[in-house]
Order: sequence, then structure tokens, then C-alpha cells
Amino acid sequence: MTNAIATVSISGTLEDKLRAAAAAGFRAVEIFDTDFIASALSAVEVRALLDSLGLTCVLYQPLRDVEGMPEPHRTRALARARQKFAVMQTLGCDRLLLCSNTSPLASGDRDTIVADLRAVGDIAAEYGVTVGYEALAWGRHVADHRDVWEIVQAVDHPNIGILLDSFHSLARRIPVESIRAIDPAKLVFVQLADAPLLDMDYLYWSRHFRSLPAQGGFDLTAYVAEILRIGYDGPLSLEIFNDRFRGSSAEMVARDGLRALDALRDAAARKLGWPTTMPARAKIDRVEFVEFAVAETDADELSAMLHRAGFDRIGRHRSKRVELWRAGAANFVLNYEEDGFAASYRTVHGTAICAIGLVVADGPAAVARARALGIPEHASDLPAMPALRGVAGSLVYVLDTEAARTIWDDEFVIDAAPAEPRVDILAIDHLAATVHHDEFLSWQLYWRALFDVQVQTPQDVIDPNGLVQSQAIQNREGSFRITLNSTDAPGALSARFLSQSFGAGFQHIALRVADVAATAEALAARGLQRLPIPANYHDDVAAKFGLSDDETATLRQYGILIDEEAPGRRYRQIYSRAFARTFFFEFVDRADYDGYGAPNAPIRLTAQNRFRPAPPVD
Ligand SMILES: O=C(O)c1ccc(O)c(O)c1
Ligand SMILES: [Mg+2]
Repeated sequence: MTNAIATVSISGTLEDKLRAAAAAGFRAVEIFDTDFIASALSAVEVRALLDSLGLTCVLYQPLRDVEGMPEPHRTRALARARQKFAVMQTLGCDRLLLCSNTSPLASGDRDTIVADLRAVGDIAAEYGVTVGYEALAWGRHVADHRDVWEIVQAVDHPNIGILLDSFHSLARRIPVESIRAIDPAKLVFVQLADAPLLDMDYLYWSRHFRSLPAQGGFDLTAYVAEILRIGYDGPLSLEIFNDRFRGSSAEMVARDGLRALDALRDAAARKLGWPTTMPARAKIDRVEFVEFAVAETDADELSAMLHRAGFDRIGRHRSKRVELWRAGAANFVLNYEEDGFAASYRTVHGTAICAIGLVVADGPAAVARARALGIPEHASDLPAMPALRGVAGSLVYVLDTEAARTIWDDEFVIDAAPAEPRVDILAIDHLAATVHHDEFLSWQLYWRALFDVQVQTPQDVIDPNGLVQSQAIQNREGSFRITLNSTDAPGALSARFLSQSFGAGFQHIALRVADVAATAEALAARGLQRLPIPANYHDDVAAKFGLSDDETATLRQYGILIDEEAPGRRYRQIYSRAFARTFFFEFVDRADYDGYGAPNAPIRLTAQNRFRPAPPVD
């Protein structure tokens, strides 16, 4: 039951990679051939480093283009195998990955392939090595693990077995049930990678877009469940070729890797009905509140903006400088305290959203799962409201239903209901977080490993100053929704937010309303500054959705954006101008619509770009 990671998954030199893997808690690694041959360390020195870090090299990989080669390549391939076996002996590694041949020179003749692998097996036996034959999805003649299994049976050599790599199997959509045919004694090793579901050449997809489990679209739970079901108990190892990971923190990827493997083992065990070691993913019911850390100097401006956005201050904390603002079921907590978490968050980020409060089915179980996944807990002075570290240092409070019911009355003095007119805000619809490009996948893993949530198809959103990637995450009922957004374009709105707020965080709050046109009218009466939407847009949607002149006039009047998933399944949205260039509100009505108005995002971002301050003149 070993967790392992391939050095190719992590950035840096071989030493950096090994140190990061060990620091994250791995005890086993795969050493990637290029990492070793590019290293200035001898095999003896690498072995000493492994030993000092408490690591074992459980796989050396890959050996390429071996089987089916004409002479003189065949002889050279066997010599290369022998040289690798000698290196492995020094490294203390007894498993080698041999990937299916991609050379145009290779023969596809089965008998030749079988004979060649048998010859490799004989040399491997001299060194006490077992060879796992892996089907590369783009292999010239062997590209399917079912063929590999047939070949391995035909080779029938004690030192030759099969190696499974989820990327190659799942990219080719090979049914996972095919794994049941494999004898676990001949399954030498298992490599795991997720990937976004792209329609792309296998090689390019594999070399650039692999991701950790729970960062892509493959059903790795089903894959691993089949592998465990047949009785395999060897390493599960991450082999992640990913462009972002090559440039991001080795420590982050290694730590996330372990988290992803632990969550995946848990999911597979649950699928099999086997005992588990941590509570199930926490079910989220809703967002109960959003907490703002507020600087005294921003108090008037923020209060005015919240009022214009339909909120009223309805309570004060019994002992702290904390206010409760409410509209419908949406609660905003404004924290002015001089000490404590919000104060330190404010020191770094300025006035910003510093925490969210989620109602979960079982608070203590959520905290226990977070602990099992290495997600740090924040010491909270409210026992009914444990806090976990969330996106970029903000907090996620987890409340159970009972705590959510009593917290306001227990902690706050609630005023009488404010005078009409009210804005018909129902609840928080979704929260949009902007995160660093390097951490985009890390935050997806965080949400998907800890909580019972689903992802939508990732979206590429066009900002006039660059491409933004967006990933929506939500619960099954749609009562909890967030989006994660990231870009590597410095001029895009989300990148400007990162520099303006000194780091990642929630950048916009979408509030669900019954009728966005009525809301727009009420908000205008309260003086909200709306984001203007150009006339071209409304000409377009009038034609696209067959809107009546009256409807179009209403959309135009209030700057409403609209989208339809199907006739009658509609999303209508308006946006506020931003507060201090750091956050803004969206107001939406959704009728049986599950998305987030993605087609409108470029229109909105271009509209926001018009308010971008001119660069300083020097
Ligand atoms: O992209 C490759 O060449 C490659 C190499 C080794 C592997 O194990 C693999 O899955 C892919
Ligand atoms: Mg592989």
C-alpha cells in the first residue's frame, strides 16, 4: 500500500525533486531516466541521498524502443537494458518500466516482440529486476493494456510483467473492467495521472496536460477500484507530465500529490465497500456567510456600497467590533477587530473577503477528513465553528446545521427588521475566487478532495488582456457553487486583482434574486453603480434568443446579460462596479440553468476593462 511519485512530476533538479517528495511524506519514488542522466550525482551518491531522505526508488523509467527492432538496434537495446539494470542495482531499485515502442523502425510482429521481451527478461533476471511492460497510448504497434497483457502472458517470463498507467488506459477509453483479466502477481507497477478531457493527440495531451487525481476529468476512482479488486497491493505512483508543475513549487506538487493519492484510495475503498481510514467527503449544504476584513478607513465606503447592493446592517457582535449585514439568506460579516485572524489578513490584503462559512452535514467529520488530508486547521475561538485554511490563506469555517441555526442569535444582537423597500436578494448564488496560475490545480484538488462536490467542464474565458481559465465547482443540488479563475496574462482583470489585493482571494460574489430586472430597479433606487453593457450585445442576444422588443428593452435598460442552456433554461445577470478595484457583486436569476453565463464573460470583462485606471504617467 505504498504511495509513490515520479521525479518527472516535480520541478527542479533531481536533488530538489527527491527532497520535496520526502518532505511531503513520500517514502517511495520513481526515478525518471532523464532526471538521472542529467544529474551530476553518481548512482552511488543518489543512493546515499535516497537513504538519507528515507526514500526507496521503487521504479526506474522508462526504457524506450526495445522490442521489435531490427539489427543493429536490437543488440544496442539489449545493451541499454543491461546498463540501466546496473544503475538500478546501485540505486537499490528492482523494477524497470519498458514502454511500448514508438520507433518507425519497429516491427509489429507478435512473435518477434515476445521473443525480444523474453531476451530482456533473461538479462533482468541476472540483476534481480522485474520489467513492467507499459502500453503508451501512442505506441506504434502496442497501444492498449489489453494487448500488453496478452503479450506478457505469451512471454511467460518470471521477470516480465505488465505495468498499468491510468493515462494511457483512460485516454483511449479502454473499459476499466478489462483490468479484471490481469493476474495481480504479474502486475508489476501502477502509475496514476488524471487529465482534463481534451480531444487531442495522445502524445501531446500526455506530455503537457496530465494532472494529479481530482484535478482532471478521468474516473480514476473506478480505475483504482478495479486494480485493488484484483488484489494488487504494490505502489500507486503519480506520473504527472504537466507544464505548470514544471514551473511551480516542488513542495506544493509533492504535498498535493500525497493528498490526491490518499483521497483517491479513500474513494476507491468506498466504491468497493471496503474499510476506510477517513470520513467521507463533506457534504456542503450552503454558504452561510462571507466575512470581510475591513480597514477602519474603508468603513464608510464599504458600508455605503453594501447598502446600495441591497444589504442592511442588522446586527452587532455582542463583544467584538463585528457587524452583521444581511439580505435574504445572504449574510456578510464585517470584521473591524484590531487583533486576530481578520486583522492579520487585512494587513496583507487590505479590505477583502477573509473567510467564508459553510454549512456542512457533519462539522467534526469534515475537520477529521481535512486533518487526514493534511489540510491545516486554524485555531478558532468559536468551538461551534472550526476553521480550515482555504484559498491562499483565507479561512473556511465549517458549521453544522445546528451551529448555523444558533450562531447569529448567540453571537449577535439583532436589530429590528429594516424599513422597506428591500431588494429581493434570496441567497448567495456563487463565489468567484481568483487564484495564482500555479495554484489553480492545487485549489481544485483542495475542494474536490475535501468536499462532496462536482466540477463542470473547464472554461477558457477571454479577457481583453489575456486568457483566463475558469473552473466551476458545485454540490449536486447547486446550493453551493464556487468558481476558480486564473491567468498568466498580467493585464487581465484577475491578475490585476491579484496584485491589487496582494494575493489570491474571492473577487466576486454573485447574489441570487427572483427577477433580475426588478432587482436592477430596486438597486438603482438605492444608488448602486451598475456595470454598463454595450448596445451591440443586446442587438446580438435579441436575435440569438428571439427576444421580444419589450424584453430586449428591459435588458438594455438595466444592462442585463442573458444566456440560455435550452429554451426556458435561462440565466440573467447584472454586475456592480468594483469596490476599491478588489471585489464586485453580480446579481443573477437562474431558471433551471446550471452554468455561470460563460458566453457573457468576455462582454463583462471588456466592460470592466473600460474602468481600468490609466497607467501612471511619469
Ligand atoms: O511520454 C512518455 O514518453 C512516457 C514515458 C514513460 C511513461 O511511463 C509514460 O507514461 C509516458
Ligand atoms: Mg507511464
